[in-house]
Amino acid sequence: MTTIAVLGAGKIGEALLSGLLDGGRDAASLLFTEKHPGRGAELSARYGVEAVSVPDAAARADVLVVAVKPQDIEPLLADLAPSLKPDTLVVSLCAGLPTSLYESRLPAGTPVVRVMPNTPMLVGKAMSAISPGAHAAEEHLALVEDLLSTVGEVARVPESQQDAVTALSGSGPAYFFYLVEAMIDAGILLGIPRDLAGRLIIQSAVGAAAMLDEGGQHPVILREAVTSPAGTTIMAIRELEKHGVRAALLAAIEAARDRSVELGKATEDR
Ligand SMILES: NC(=O)C1=CN([C@@H]2O[C@H](COP(=O)(O)OP(=O)(O)OC[C@H]3O[C@@H](n4cnc5c(N)ncnc54)[C@H](O)[C@@H]3O)[C@@H](O)[C@H]2O)C=CC1
Ligand SMILES: O=C(O)[C@@H]1CCC=N1
Repeated sequence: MTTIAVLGAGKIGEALLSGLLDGGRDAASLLFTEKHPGRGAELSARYGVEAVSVPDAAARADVLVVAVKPQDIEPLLADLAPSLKPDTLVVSLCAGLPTSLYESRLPAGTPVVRVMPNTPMLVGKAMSAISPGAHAAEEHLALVEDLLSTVGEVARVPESQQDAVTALSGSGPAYFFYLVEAMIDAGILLGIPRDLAGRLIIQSAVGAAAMLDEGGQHPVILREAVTSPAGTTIMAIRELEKHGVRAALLAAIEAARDRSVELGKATEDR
């Protein structure tokens, strides 16, 4: 079985390890590296996956999945480059970082695949978008697709769209959590106990998500079906429009896209 090492086991690195194990992968085929020893010991105990050094991971794994913050990439690549075996596939989960950055720091010809996943990976419902670097072939894309399809859905996109994808689905879960949080607060405002408000809103979110996912109907049709003439929903929609919620979402997602571009540029400037 292919050995996979996750370099940097923070939130998304852990989500990947946990998702792969839940998807049936053997713990012996996984490795991870973690800068903080306490965190490494905690994860090894929780998942039964071995924590190793970056050079050990490079020596033993067929696929290296980079999951450090973009700001931490340079020391990691400097540590990795001397011990990387030819043909080891490098998979980047980092926002903003182009495949060309890896190609310029790692041995010539290293295949790199850029991925933007999201945290629902923890429950097997990730949305991941993948793009090949200059030396990644169909076999590399197929391998990454196979790996990530055990933890959710996978789409192939041109690398030029990865910053936009990062703003949409990479950060996307946070927007929904924010909305749920605000709606629970509205319940508190209306005098509903917090526990009950949470149940009402979370189950509404789960139900709405299932209708979007399974029904095949456009969100506009689904919203119209809830919106009765002179009823309650249209009163709420009027307030959402008045407060510019749609425009706020467009501006927010554009700002996230711009930040992803900026994170990539910061590495080019070094
Ligand atoms: N959190 C999210 O929802 C998503 C994050 N990403 C990307 O994943 C990457 C990681 O993000 P998070 O997991 O949120 O960050 P995090 O800060 O939770 O995890 C990063 C981990 O890498 C470790 N680390 C840093 N340098 C290291 C090194 N040289 N060797 C070994 N371990 C090292 C840190 O100790 C930390 O545990 C980022 O590049 C981010 O853009 C992508 C999609 C979604
Ligand atoms: O906020 C971030 O930068 C990362 C990338 C996508 C989701 N979280």
